[in-house]
Amino acid sequence: MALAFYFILSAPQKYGYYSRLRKELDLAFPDALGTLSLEKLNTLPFLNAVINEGLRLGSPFYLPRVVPPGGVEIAGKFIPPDTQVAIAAYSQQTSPENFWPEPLEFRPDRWLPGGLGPGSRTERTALFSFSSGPHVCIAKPFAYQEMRHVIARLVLAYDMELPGYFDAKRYRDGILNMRTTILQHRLPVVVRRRPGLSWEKASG
Ligand code: HEM
Repeated sequence: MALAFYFILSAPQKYGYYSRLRKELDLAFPDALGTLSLEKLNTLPFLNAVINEGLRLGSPFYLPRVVPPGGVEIAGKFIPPDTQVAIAAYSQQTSPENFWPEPLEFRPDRWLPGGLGPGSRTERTALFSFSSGPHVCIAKPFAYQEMRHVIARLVLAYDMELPGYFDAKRYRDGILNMRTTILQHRLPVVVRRRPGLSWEKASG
């Protein structure tokens, strides 16, 4: 979620991702501090596009596996037993064959109908943040609901921006390529209560 906010807030102003997200959420939830229905959150195209795009660029890990006795054939090649193999999720998720154009850039619109325009590619099955097969993340649906809920709640209730001193390149370089996603630096965000909301009612 920190990564989703990093990408939304650090994107060039012209894309206006934060205000687009707020607009979609305002239409769906006129009472910004009221209950957020999970069913409705599920159906919001831009919110879900932002989450998928954040996962695409924000899961740089690899998941090692050991080839069992007898070996296996992978992509036409025999791999002997005891060899460590891994799927490089980040390479797959940033490959121009799977995501085009601007595969390294945060462009949530690629997940919307029509993608990034004629000739654009969004290979949904290449998104590997939760792995797949027998060891797929057991909490994948829960994690999606959690991300939808927290992002929606924060965007509805708060105005946010990155502080002037924030170094976006240093932060991005600190998203490390490890067995799991490790963020080397904290994300500092300037947060203000959104004006015009009944905060007394919310805290009471
Ligand atoms: C965005 C959030 C999350 C991501 C990207 C994620 C990703 C993953 C991945 C890639 C695996 C496979 C690991 C492997 O095969 O070596 C995994 C497994 C697992 N995850 Fe998650 N996860 C997330 C959230 C959660 C949450 C919130 C929970 C628990 C409440 C959870 C519980 C588990 C468990 C128990 C497994 C092991 C499943 C098994 O081996 O059968 N995950 N997760």
